[in-house]
Amino acid sequence: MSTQAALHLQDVTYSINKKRILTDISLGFGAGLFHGVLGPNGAGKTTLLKIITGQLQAAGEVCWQGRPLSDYAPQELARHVAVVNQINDSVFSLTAKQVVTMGLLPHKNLLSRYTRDDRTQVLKALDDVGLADKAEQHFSALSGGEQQRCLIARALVQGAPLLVLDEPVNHLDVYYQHQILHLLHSLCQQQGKTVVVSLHDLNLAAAYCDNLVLMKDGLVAASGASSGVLESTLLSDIFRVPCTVHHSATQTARIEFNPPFAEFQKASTQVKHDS
Ligand SMILES: Nc1ncnc2c1ncn2[C@@H]1O[C@H](COP(=O)(O)OP(=O)(O)OP(=O)(O)O)[C@@H](O)[C@H]1O
Repeated sequence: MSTQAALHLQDVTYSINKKRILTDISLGFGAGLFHGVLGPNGAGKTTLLKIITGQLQAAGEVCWQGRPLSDYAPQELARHVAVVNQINDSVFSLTAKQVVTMGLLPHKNLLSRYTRDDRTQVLKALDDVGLADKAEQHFSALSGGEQQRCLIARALVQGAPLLVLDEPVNHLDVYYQHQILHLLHSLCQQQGKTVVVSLHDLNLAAAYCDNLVLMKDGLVAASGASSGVLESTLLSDIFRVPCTVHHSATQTARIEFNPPFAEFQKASTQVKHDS
């Protein structure tokens, strides 16, 4: 674990109704790096992201820039940490531009007015996520992918040094998957932001993430530089699908899955016989 980490977890354990969800997680997330959190369904990725953003309180310690997260007042925390949760059912009766403007709230007080600079920032963020032409459209009238990009734009204008996004590209078409991950990666490189995302697409993780955390059953199975974590035997074991990782000196790793179709066939035949 890096002692230089901007975000630091020590022995983090989390249970719900006596059911253990995360066990003894100790991790460091360095500044200026793009971190991916990977793992099968139910591994604990969302729970981990909610803990590192202060949405859930766990046993153990979570420190951001050397201070426990619990020491930050809510508005102060919002200036430090921007969160994009998985899309939920909340329907905003606001336009895309108004939703993005909400990202400026942590920097305002009751008497603050929005400046020309604020408006420029909001329009730039909408443009950055490809929504410049939808600025006046109601959030509820945006497609799922557009809503997701709108919430990412809101996180961008928040200007926080730590951005945490739960499955930020799962509603996006291929173009925007790459556009958003490229944008987040450049925020790390050019502005020194710490970005943490959960992802299901291992090839996207290989292409964009500097570091990876691989989770299973509430435990960290591996963490570190992406090239080290993306290893055939480990991934085959964790995801229960045989795979081959092709490493190359000049290109990012490419993961090829070889699903055990015969096994799936046997299982579905078994279901038919049993019913
Ligand atoms: N409120 C809750 N009550 C009971 N169990 C919960 C609750 N929230 C999460 N869990 C359980 O905790 C485990 C981890 O859930 P979590 O959402 O963190 O997984 P995940 O890795 O994000 O999964 P996915 O890839 O499916 O989004 C799961 O087994 C889930 O059922």
